[in-house]
Amino acid sequence: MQPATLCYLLRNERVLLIRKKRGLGKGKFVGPGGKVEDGETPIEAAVREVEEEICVAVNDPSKVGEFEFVFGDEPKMFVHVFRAETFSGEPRETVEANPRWFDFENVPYDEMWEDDRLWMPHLFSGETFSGRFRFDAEGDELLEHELETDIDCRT
Ligand SMILES: Nc1[nH]c(=O)nc2c1ncn2[C@H]1C[C@H](O)[C@@H](COP(=O)(O)OP(=O)(O)OP(=O)(O)O)O1
Repeated sequence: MQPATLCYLLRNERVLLIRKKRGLGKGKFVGPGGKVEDGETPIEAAVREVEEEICVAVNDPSKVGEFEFVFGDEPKMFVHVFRAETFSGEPRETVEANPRWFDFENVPYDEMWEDDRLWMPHLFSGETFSGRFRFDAEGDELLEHELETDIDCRT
């Protein structure tokens, strides 16, 4: 399964999301991230993607969760989720992404992947989690989900 990352920058009860300009989930608000490339660890990929997408240097992100993303019967991605409280540089718009800060209580779930509302509260409260989310073949509707919290998170 294709490994991928999401890396959430958190500061003062706010989270940085991007409006994705291309690729899977184009037009949605998501966390910065993308596919893990050959020879990279998930943590290296997470740091690289944040730099590429919003020009921010992330310091030592911690892994907080992971999930399988399934379209129809086809496992699509295995996503490693990170959080980072220390980073430098002002988030900037790039060809890939338009960054924006949101208060935890104003996250725009209606403009995000449907699974995000299930697990992001755990990210905000500092819990770890593991999930499996099965969408229809087009990726439009969440059909089934499993979610476990308090998992042992290794990178
Ligand atoms: N259910 C889900 N909820 C969510 O919020 N983000 C998800 C998700 N399933 C996958 N993602 C994220 C993981 C990853 O960051 C992104 C998919 O990455 P892309 O295919 O856009 O990869 P890249 O940006 O690396 O694209 P390329 O430039 O084509 O390699 O979608």
